[in-house]
Amino acid sequence: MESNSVTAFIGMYSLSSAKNDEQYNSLLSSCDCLLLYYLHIVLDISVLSNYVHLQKLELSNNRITDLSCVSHMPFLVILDVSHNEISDFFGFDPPKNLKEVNFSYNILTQMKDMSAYEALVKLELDHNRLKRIHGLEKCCKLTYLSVAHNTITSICSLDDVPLKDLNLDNNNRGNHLTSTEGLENLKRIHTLDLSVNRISSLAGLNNLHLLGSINLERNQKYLLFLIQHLTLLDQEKVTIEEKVLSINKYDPPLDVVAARDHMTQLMYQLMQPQHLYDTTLPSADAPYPMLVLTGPQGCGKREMAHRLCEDFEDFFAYGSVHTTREPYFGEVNGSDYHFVSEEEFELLGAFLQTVQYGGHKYGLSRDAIEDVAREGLACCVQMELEGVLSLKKSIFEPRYILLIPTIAENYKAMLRSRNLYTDAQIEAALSRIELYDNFNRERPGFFNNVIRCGTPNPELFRREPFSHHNLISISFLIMVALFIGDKQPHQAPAGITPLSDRRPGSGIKPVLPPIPPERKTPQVGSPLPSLSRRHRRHVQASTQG
Ligand SMILES: Nc1ncnc2c1ncn2[C@@H]1O[C@H](COP(=O)(O)OP(=O)(O)OP(=O)(O)O)[C@@H](O)[C@H]1O
Repeated sequence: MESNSVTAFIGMYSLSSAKNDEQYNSLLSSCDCLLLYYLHIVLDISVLSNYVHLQKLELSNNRITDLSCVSHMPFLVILDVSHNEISDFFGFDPPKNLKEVNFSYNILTQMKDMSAYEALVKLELDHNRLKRIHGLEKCCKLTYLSVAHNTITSICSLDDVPLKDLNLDNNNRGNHLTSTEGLENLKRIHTLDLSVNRISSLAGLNNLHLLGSINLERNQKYLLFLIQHLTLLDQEKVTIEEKVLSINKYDPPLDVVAARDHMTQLMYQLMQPQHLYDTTLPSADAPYPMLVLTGPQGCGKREMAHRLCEDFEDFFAYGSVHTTREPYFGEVNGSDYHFVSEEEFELLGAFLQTVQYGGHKYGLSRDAIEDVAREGLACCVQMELEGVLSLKKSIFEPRYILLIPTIAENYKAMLRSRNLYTDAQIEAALSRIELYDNFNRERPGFFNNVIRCGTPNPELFRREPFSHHNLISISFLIMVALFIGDKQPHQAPAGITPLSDRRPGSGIKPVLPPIPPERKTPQVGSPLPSLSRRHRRHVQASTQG
């Protein structure tokens, strides 16, 4: 069916009033083209189900989430739903003649089998979160496909698709497109955009005889990263700066990661309305007391932090971090983490520090610490090394305790027994033992204390990660670190000043804020009475003084 010239441009017209407006409704139901741009509202477009004659529907720049009304538009040829909030890939029954679809700038994560959409000629999927290209094998008319700015790592079943133009620009965000595997049989391809990826081999592309244009811009940086001893590239001298840039891009040192994170958080803070914080403001004589447990994933620091907050509930409370990962079985929202979506995480803006770990985001907010401080308690958090590095740049001056597994095999067995991690994740966690070890050796004083967790028997460790005995000694170390002050476990070699000593206000004994009278004192028979008493005496002395 060819499009005639009846077009409605609604602009700011509200669709909810269209539901009750008969005149308007009859006009719309007879038109074949509808443009609804830039309403920027959460749009319920179910009313469009009545407009069965539509051939062209443009709904870009709204906040649409549901496209099921398209199922009622059998004549639709062109659909533009770019810049919306759609997560369901082609979430409607296929209009028989649907030729052009633009899904760019949405939140698609997965493609699906597209055999029912045989008429498709052009498909735009830029700026989504797709990881795989698949499901297109029956699209025997598809000549244009654009999947730029996603996180594509694999391309399947394009062999029978008559693509002429394929855009895979910038699939280098988190995941990486490293080869041209899956493109070898695109016999009709004319133009291929592979810029800003990590392509290191073009194997198979030499058989694509119609390929006239290929864009490999900004893959060189990856080549420099892969072959760091290169001195000439494309007949040009490779400079040291280029090499450093390539390393900072593809395998940045942790300091660089932390510096970037800190800079980003500062920028966010400047852009956000300023809060006035009263309880954790830095003060010359008594910085807000805070404890950070760090170490590789699953080393037990989270259990340790929770145990510590339970057993010393008059002194510590756990600072819950925000994360985009799904909760594990039994995890409690608001206690273990604040579990939020990617969008919510972005909307929160400024954190004290953030980290990307295992494909998920984690961020410690100032509010999380303030919530604890307002109760008159010291805040206890746990995090990976990147977080520590970033936090060290903030105005806070926590004490840092490193928990490090000593027997790699046992640690590995323990991670396995959790049934939560893939082999790759376990290997990544294992490789970080060395990272932490090196850090501790090379930067004396970086951690205030180091606790080596033996994990002699993984089964036992799983059941009771911190035995009474362990807890006493660990807690004692922590108390020493927090309240006896800056005694370093290692003496810095001559000429090297521990980093923490250079921080403003360091060298001063931190004290806990006074305990509110309504909070109960530790019960008789609590696991560590002597430590609690010692602690209380210290707090009393310091508050009286
Ligand atoms: N704000 C943060 N900054 C840095 N690292 C963080 C932050 N929050 C959490 N992490 C770390 O990210 C890693 C992954 O967190 P996750 O909660 O998924 O770990 P886990 O599998 O439950 O193991 P663990 O027992 O170490 O918590 C952990 O090592 C955790 O300490």
